[in-house]
Amino acid sequence: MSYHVEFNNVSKKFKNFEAIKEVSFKLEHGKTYGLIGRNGAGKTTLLSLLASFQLPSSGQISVNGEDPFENRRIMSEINFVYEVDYSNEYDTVTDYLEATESYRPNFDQEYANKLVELFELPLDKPIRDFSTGMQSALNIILGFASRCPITIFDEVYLGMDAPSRELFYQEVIEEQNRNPRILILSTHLVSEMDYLFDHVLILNRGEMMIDESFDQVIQRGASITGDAGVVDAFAAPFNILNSQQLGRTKSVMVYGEINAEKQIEAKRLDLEIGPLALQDLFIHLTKKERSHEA
Ligand SMILES: Nc1ncnc2c1ncn2[C@@H]1O[C@H](COP(=O)(O)OP(=O)(O)OP(=O)(O)O)[C@@H](O)[C@H]1O
Repeated sequence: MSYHVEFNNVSKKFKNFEAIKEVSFKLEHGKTYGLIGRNGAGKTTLLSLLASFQLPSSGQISVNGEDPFENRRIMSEINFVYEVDYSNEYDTVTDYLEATESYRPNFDQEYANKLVELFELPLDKPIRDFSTGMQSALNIILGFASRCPITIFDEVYLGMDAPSRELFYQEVIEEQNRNPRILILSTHLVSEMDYLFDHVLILNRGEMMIDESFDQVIQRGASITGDAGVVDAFAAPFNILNSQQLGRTKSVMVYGEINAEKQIEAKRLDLEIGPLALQDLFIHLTKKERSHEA
C-alpha cells in the first residue's frame, strides 16, 4: 500500500520556545527525502511529530488522510529509527530480531539475516556489548527489514565507519528499488549522502527553508571551473559560496542562475559549468539567515 503524508501549518512549542514554526509540506510514496538542518534546527522534533511520539501545539498532520496520533494501525506502519540506548540489552541479535518480528507486520526475517551478515554483526554477543557502530548497524537493519511504508532514519549512521556507511547508502538505493516507501534521511553528512535524495527539505530554526526536488535545488547555482583569472572575472557578479584553486585552475561555487547568455560566454571562455553542491548551498543559506539577524 502506498502512503502519503501532509503537514499543514504545524508548530511545536516547548514552554515559550517554538521549535517548529508553522511548517507545511508533503511526502510522497517511493521518494527518498534528505532532511537537513543545523544543530537544533528542529529535525528530531519534526520527525517525532510524524512518528506520533508527541502532539503538535497547532496545525494538522495527516497520514493517508488520517490523524496518526494514537492511531495504532498507522503508527505500526511508521518506523522512527534513532540512536537507542542498549546498555540494558542482554539479548543477542537473533533474539532481538525475533522479538521485533512480533510487532512489525511486514518484518522480513530473511532480509534481516542477510543484512546482519552484510554488516558483520556477531550473533553470540549481547547487544549491550556491541561497539557504537555495530549498534548503529543494528538500528539500520531494523529500519530496513521492518519494511514500514514510512521509514525515518534520524542520524543513525553517525557512529558507523566510512565502509559501513557506504554499505548503508548502497542498501538505500537497492531497497528503494525493491520495496519503495517514504524514506526520510535526517543528516549532517550532506556531501556524502546528497546523491541519495530525490527531494530536499532544509529546516532552519524551526522553519522550512527549502522544500524542493534535488534537481531543482542544485539549479539554484553552479560550479565554474577554469583558468583562475578568467573564473574570477566571470564569477565576480555572482554570490560566491566556495572556491578552490590548484595551480592555475580555479573552481568556484556560485549562488544564482547562469542564464543562456552566460552559458554561451562560459563556453567561449573555455570554462566548465557544473551543478551546485548541496552542502555549499546548505552552509550558505543557513549562514546568511544568521547574518541577517546580527
Ligand atoms: N522536550 C523539549 N523541551 C524543550 N526544548 C526542546 C525539547 N525538545 C527539543 N527542544 C529544543 O528544540 C530545538 C530543536 O531540537 P531538535 O532536537 O529537534 O533539533 P535537531 O535539528 O534534531 O538538532 P541536532 O542536529 O543537534 O540533533 C532545540 O533548541 C532543542 O533544545
